Amino acid sequence: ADASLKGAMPETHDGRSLRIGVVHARWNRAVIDKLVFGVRQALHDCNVPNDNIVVQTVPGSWELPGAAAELISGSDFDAIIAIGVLIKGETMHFEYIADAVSQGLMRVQVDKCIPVTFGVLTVLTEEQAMARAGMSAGGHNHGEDWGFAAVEMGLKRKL
Ligand SMILES: O=c1[nH]c(NC[C@H](O)[C@H](O)[C@H](O)CO)c([N+](=O)[O-])c(=O)[nH]1
Repeated sequence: ADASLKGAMPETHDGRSLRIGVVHARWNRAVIDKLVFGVRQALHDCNVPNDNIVVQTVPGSWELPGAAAELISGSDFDAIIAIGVLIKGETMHFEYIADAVSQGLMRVQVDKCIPVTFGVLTVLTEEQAMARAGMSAGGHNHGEDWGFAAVEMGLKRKL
């Protein structure tokens, strides 16, 4: 929906020199895999070499902040992309995880001074999740946006 006001127009940058870490949860795996595909497409469009993309999986979104911090302290990345799909159930579980994970990823980004792209879908229905992974008509794969954002922020760090 290009006509909509939302979304940052993605910019392709030359990501040849970048090392990108991707950490993704395994809950709601079919949507996760599509989002990861979208991330890879954008990184490819920015010429990030495949060997410079390290992908790690964790059980669920709750584990993303710790895994992102672990990735950063273990190796030098220019940016991290954290991917998860949180779908509201009938309890407050969703709210607690969504809040903790977003605060946690922001804290890692600021404390470690490494860009951590927020790739966690927090949706109310499976249909909303599928639309945001480009799995339904008129949908858009937000994974692409996250890939472009990570390259842009990774390059800014190298300035
Ligand atoms: O990534 C998700 N993890 C979820 N829970 C698991 C959580 O992230 C942890 O992996 C688990 O609590 C163990 O720490 C979800 N729900 O519970 O609904 C969900 O929708 N998505």
